[in-house]
Amino acid sequence: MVHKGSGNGLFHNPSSLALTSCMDFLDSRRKSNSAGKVIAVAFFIAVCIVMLKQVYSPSYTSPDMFAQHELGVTHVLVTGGAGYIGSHAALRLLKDSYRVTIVDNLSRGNLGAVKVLQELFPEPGRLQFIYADLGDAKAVNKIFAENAFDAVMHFAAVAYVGESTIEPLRYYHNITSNTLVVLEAMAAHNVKTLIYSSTCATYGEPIKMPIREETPQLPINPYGKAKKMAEDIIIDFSNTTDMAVMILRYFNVIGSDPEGRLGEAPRPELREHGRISGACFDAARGIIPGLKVKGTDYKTADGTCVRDYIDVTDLVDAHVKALAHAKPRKVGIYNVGTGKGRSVKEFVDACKKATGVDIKVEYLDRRPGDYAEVFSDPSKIKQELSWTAQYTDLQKSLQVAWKWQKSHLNGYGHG
Ligand SMILES: O=c1ccn([C@@H]2O[C@H](COP(=O)(O)OP(=O)(O)O[C@H]3OC[C@@H](O)[C@H](O)[C@H]3O)[C@@H](O)[C@H]2O)c(=O)[nH]1
Repeated sequence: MVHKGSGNGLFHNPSSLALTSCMDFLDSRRKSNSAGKVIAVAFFIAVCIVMLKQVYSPSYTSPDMFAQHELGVTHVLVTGGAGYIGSHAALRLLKDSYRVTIVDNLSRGNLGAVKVLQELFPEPGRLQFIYADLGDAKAVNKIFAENAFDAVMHFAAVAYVGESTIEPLRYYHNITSNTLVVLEAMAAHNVKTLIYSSTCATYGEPIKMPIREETPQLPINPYGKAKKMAEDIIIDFSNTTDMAVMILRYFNVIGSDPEGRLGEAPRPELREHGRISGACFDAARGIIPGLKVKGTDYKTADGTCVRDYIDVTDLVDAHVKALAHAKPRKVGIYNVGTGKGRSVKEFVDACKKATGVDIKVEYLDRRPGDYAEVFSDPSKIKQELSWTAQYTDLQKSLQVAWKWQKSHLNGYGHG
């Protein structure tokens, strides 16, 4: 089932409203015998036809409403645009004058994030939200048939390493199968530019650090495996077409919009699988008694896992640059990280300083699916896309995110 909305009209279906009012009017006229009213009925039918014509010509088809992007890319489908990274990407695209259609099944994302975007960009046709599940190929095809997308940014995915070890099939369906659906719809509707959200989890646990794009991909958890399979499918398919593909392998994403409009609002019911940033903030807010550090016996300097934390503002900048550099018949693969590894203990210290709360810490056994140390070599993306991370002060990124957390105690309300 597809529900559409643009501007402030979430789920509002104008065509059915117009039809309903026409039918009601005609029904009331039928009950009256006055001949003089025949003219009024004819007039009203004409009005109905005009209304229906309007509602069947949605505003997003107007090509003059937006400044053409210099590369001709104007209308971007953002799958998972109600989620943490997708909503930040949508905001950046809208700020850069792109037209954006968000497709999200709201299983992990938040309608509240879409509402924030709609309030910021209320002009008809700038932003369209479609509630749909990417597993529903019929619905996805309908969306592509009704819109002329220039590019797809495919963010929609479940993304918890721990959960993937418990519910692997959910991950293969949601990540791998749904990517097939997106690719097939792109092929059927001649959409040729894809920016794909991949992950450092596809590398598994390489022996040599930092991780380069040529580092062998040997994922050790279903999340990483599902993303690696999706990458392979995308590459195999793109080799048979003139598609322009960019695969971005994110490291660990943190932070939020510096202007405080968007943030990270994970589902409370998924807290047990939650990422380190969410867990630290929950502990700082007293929602959970303390932070559980999962594993202290790794072969790292302080025994806890090492990760490369990348600010979401930098990450979405990498997407915009990837879109601008995407070329037909080419697959670009890039690590998106800072190049610096930080341990969980270092992360917790930074979070204590950012929040001003002496977060209580409990040390537990390792979490299944975890690897000891990953951090990127981001030199390829610097060289080829002129991108480097700007927000590299971990404490500052966490401070920005904490500010949003404190002012959104219930997230977006999870609706
Ligand atoms: O409550 C927690 C959460 C996490 N951690 C630890 O913190 C480290 C980072 O874990 P996170 O769950 O935040 O992130 P992960 O490294 O597992 O994967 C993350 O980065 C890559 C992305 O593509 C994934 O989507 C994202 O989940 C791990 O060592 C983990 O064990 C804790 O010690 N306690």
